[in-house]
Amino acid sequence: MSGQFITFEGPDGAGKTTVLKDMVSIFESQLNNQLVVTREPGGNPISEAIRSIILDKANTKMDRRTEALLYAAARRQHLIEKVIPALDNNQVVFCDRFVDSSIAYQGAGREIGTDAVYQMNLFATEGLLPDLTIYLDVPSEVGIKRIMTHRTDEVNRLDLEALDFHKKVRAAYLDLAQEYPERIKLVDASQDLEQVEKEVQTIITEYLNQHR
Ligand SMILES: Nc1ncnc2c1ncn2[C@@H]1O[C@H](COP(=O)(O)OP(=O)(O)OP(=O)(O)O)[C@@H](O)[C@H]1O
Ligand SMILES: Cc1cn([C@H]2C[C@H](O)[C@@H](COP(=O)(O)O)O2)c(=O)[nH]c1=O
Repeated sequence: MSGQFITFEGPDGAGKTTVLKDMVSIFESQLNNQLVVTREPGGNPISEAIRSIILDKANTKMDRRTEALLYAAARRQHLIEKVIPALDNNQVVFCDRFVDSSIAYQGAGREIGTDAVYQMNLFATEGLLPDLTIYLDVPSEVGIKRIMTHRTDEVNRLDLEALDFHKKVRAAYLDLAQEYPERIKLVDASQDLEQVEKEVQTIITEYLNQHR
């Protein structure tokens, strides 16, 4: 695989979707149409169908391990159909969330255990990890407030979890960022959007200059 796999992570409301959209505008011309933009769960019809089931607010009975398995199933299909072919084709992949989300949300938030969730995901990923992860860090109160006050699109089943759940998710992300400082670059997403995007752009530019 000769391409570069760059993921965007963060608690709900950190600003991933907003920042990712603006990074696409900046990098797509520089990369001469070699940029593939995608998201998890989703990115292809099968994985988008799984996404609808997982995030449906009506599915209050979903067991936490069922949830973890569905994320991993969507991930597997997305890798096979979209991410790996793009990387094999020397393209750059920008992906909204990947396995770190499962470790933080299912491992810590749902209390399945971060190692258990990582091990379960190895079956889906065969060990593939991103080359670079932008982690947008935001206090849980700020993220939730942004979602509830500003967002015009759907508020999903996980957005509706209690503050304590979101705090566990954030704590797990901070642990991951500390454990893998080479791969995971933390950006303080409670700053102005302009400053957040300036820092993200610098990190991606430096990475691509070194690896492309
Ligand atoms: N740095 C920022 N300062 C203030 N508001 C922001 C900032 N970044 C994003 N927002 C706003 O917060 C809201 C949530 O942003 P966005 O949808 O990008 O978050 P997200 O991390 O993708 O959330 P989710 O993971 O739940 O989809 C949007 O209305 C967006 O305009
Ligand atoms: C990949 C993945 C995602 N989640 C959660 C995180 C969010 O609450 C939703 C996805 O919505 P977004 O608007 O696209 O951020 O799903 C998760 O719990 N586990 C995962 O592996």
